[in-house]
Amino acid sequence: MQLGMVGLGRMGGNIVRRLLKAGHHCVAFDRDTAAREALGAEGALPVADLPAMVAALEAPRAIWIMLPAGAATEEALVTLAGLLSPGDVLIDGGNSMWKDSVRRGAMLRAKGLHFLDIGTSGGVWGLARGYCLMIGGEDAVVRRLDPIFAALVPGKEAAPPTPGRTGDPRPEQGYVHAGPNGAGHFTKMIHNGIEYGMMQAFAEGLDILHHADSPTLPEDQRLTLNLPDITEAWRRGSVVASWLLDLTAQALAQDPQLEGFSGHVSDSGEGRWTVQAAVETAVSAPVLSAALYARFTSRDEDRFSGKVLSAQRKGFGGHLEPPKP
Ligand SMILES: O=C(CO)[C@H](O)[C@H](O)COP(=O)(O)O
Repeated sequence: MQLGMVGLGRMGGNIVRRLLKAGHHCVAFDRDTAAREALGAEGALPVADLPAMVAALEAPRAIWIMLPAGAATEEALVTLAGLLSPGDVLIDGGNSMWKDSVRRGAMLRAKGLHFLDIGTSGGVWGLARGYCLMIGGEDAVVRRLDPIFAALVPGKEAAPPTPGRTGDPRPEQGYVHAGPNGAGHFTKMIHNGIEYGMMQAFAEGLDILHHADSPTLPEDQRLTLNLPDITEAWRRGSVVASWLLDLTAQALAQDPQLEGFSGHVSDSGEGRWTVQAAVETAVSAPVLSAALYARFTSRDEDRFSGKVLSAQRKGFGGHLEPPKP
């Protein structure tokens, strides 16, 4: 199939690479000439602007926007909406606020265009491991683009089968049609809220292990523990084994004191929106809320737990913390 990709950063570039590997034809645009030329050398068709992308694709077109949530995504979407023809599909694969996706779906529908909001998880590892996709939009459009999604997801072999499971086979490949517009990004928002809570749990536990030799403790109760070895052992057969733990163990193996991290942890919005959603539905979410607030607190403290969180964010998303003010 043909797909246009707008935004060739850490996620967009690798999505194009994975599609090319599966034999799809990709038209690639980024404001950075070097980024689009690099993809051109790997088999995509690089274009210099959005009108050129629209001209290079056959109708009905499908264009995937993979840009930071907010103004950049809005601008690309509005520009493309003015260039596309009825029946074409716009996809937002970024971490947009789900209410924006509800609004954008209605705005595009009024022009005869289709919209899919796709929460995309896999970060910098997606090229090799595949991407978990959480899709919002019309069923017929989701099914039309199935060859694209099937090429991007990790596939059935990525996890053992769930005993007793029946129904839609797509989730077993790593993608779910979650509902109408908004449902994809809502689902990804909650995925990220859970991610905050899991990260924080590891960070706090490791911080306690890190301080088990504290001089404030009675001498015979001080323990000097080897965190790289402990996390490595936990990866095998333990209840907390997970990809987040794999990444944590990897970071600790490379830098046992996590000296490369300040302890200041950033956030890009989804944790805040998760807490807002909990408030709007009167659902008690103390762990996810505390995990968000812990990130705010981290900006005034240099704790080991903050360094663990930063190491995890760098591990899955390639995120680098800004220098401390
Ligand atoms: O979606 C992601 C992982 O699933 C991104 O890496 C996201 O940036 C993580 O959120 P935050 O930047 O707030 O830590």
